[in-house]
Amino acid sequence: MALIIGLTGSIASGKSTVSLMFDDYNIPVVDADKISREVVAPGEKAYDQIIKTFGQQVLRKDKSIDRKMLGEIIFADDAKRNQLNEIVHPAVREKMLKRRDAYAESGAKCVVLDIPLLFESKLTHFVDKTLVVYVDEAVQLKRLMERDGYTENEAIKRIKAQIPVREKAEMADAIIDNNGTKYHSYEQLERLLKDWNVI
Ligand SMILES: CC(C)(COP(=O)(O)OP(=O)(O)OC[C@H]1O[C@@H](n2cnc3c(N)ncnc32)[C@H](O)[C@@H]1O)[C@@H](O)C(=O)NCCC(=O)NCCS
Ligand SMILES: Nc1ncnc2c1ncn2[C@@H]1O[C@H](COP(=O)(O)OP(=O)(O)OP(=O)(O)O)[C@@H](O)[C@H]1O
Repeated sequence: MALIIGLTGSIASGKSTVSLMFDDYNIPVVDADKISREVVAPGEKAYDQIIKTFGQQVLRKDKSIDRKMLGEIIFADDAKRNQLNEIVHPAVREKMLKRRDAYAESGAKCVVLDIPLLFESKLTHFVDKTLVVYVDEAVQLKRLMERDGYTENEAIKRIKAQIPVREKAEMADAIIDNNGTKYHSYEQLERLLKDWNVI
C-alpha cells in the first residue's frame, strides 16, 4: 500500500520548491495548482461556469481565462473567492484522486498530493500524513512579492486568504522549516522520508 503524503503550506512558503525534490526519489507528485489550470481550459465545464459567474471581463483576447484579472477579483472579495472555489474545486478533487489512485495501483511506494488548501478545504482524509512547508511570515511576504511582483498590499491579501502557515504547522504530522537554504530543506525532507520508511 502506498503512503499518501499531503504536502501543503501557505502561499509562497515553498511547496513547489519541496515538491520538485521528490523527483530525486522517484516519488510521484499530484499538483492541485496544475490541475486547477487544466480544469478551466476552454471547453471544460468549469470554464463555462466561470464566464457565467464573472463575465467576459475575465477572458483574454485568445478566450483563455485571464488569471491575473480573476485573481484580482477573488482575492479582494471572500464571497467571490468562495464562488470560484465552488466551481473549480470539485473538478480538481476528482482528477486529483484519479491520479493518486493510478499511481498507487501502478505500484508506487509513496504518492504526494501537493494541495495548497489541504486544511482549508478539509481534505486531510485524502492522505495518510500531512507535511507542511513552513516559513516565517516576513520571509513568506518577501518571497511572494519577489516571485510574483506584487505590491505589499496585494501579497498580504493573498496571504490572508489562507489559514496562517503557523497554524497549519501546528496541525501537521511533520514540517519542513523552509526559512533557510533550499539545501537545508532538502536535508529535512530526506530525513523525514527515511523516518517514514519510503526511501
Ligand atoms: C485565482 C487564480 C485564477 C489565480 O491564478 P494564478 O495563476 O495567479 O495563481 P495560481 O493558480 O498559481 O495560485 C497561486 C497560489 O495562490 C493560492 N490560491 C489560489 N487559489 C486560492 C483560493 N481560492 N484561496 C486561497 N488561496 C488560493 C495558492 O496558494 C496557490 O498555490 C487561480 O489561483 C484559481 O483559479 N484559483 C481557484 C482554484 C484554487 O483554489 N486553486 C488552489 C488550490 S486547488
Ligand atoms: N529555501 C529557499 N530559499 C530561498 N528562496 C526560496 C526557498 N524556497 C523557496 N524559495 C523561493 O520562494 C518563492 C516561493 O516558493 P514556491 O514557489 O516553491 O512556493 P509555493 O508554496 O509553491 O507557492 P504557491 O502557493 O504560490 O504555489 C519562489 O520564488 C522560490 O524560488
